[in-house]
Amino acid sequence: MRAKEDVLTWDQYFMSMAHLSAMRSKDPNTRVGACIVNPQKRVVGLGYNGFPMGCSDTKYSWEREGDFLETKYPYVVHAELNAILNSIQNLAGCTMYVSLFPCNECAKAIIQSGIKTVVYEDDKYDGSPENMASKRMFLDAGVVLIQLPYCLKVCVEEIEE
Ligand SMILES: Nc1nc(=O)n([C@H]2C[C@H](O)[C@@H](COP(=O)(O)O)O2)cc1CO
Ligand SMILES: [Zn+2]
Repeated sequence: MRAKEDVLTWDQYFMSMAHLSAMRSKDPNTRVGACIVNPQKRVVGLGYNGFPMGCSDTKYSWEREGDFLETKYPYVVHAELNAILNSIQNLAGCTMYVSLFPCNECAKAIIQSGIKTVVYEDDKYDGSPENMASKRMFLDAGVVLIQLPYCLKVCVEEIEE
């Protein structure tokens, strides 16, 4: 019997793990997942956007507008940073799969951790100052950026419905 050929590619496999992680996020507006893979194709970190340990959703709001201190923005830990902080090894030469293009703060952490490739899907904040700063730093640091088609996101959204 011949081996099955229509299996997930490595990119689809790891981006699916990023999407699975995103499904843990409680952010009602934007749920992001990240999956870090080492050069041996082993998963070494997963993360999604959420509040820090001890900062519960009952005390912190997911609001996007209004008094800054009452919005989610000063408190939420981005998926990429959580994946780095959750990782189990030195990340030099690793690849990060992330469902949304990283902001400038995460770009700094990604570069400093030694991650060499960022594979992303959505880029809905393309052109914003944070997004432009990220791309500038990634370019200067020699981090390779690869955008995948959106088909996986559609699949996950269908599963959730
Ligand atoms: N790359 C990213 N990773 C993330 O984890 N986030 C998080 C931070 C917030 O919880 C949410 C963005 O909220 P909003 O502004 O789209 O309502 O996604 C945001 C970005 C965008 O740069
Ligand atoms: Zn970020």
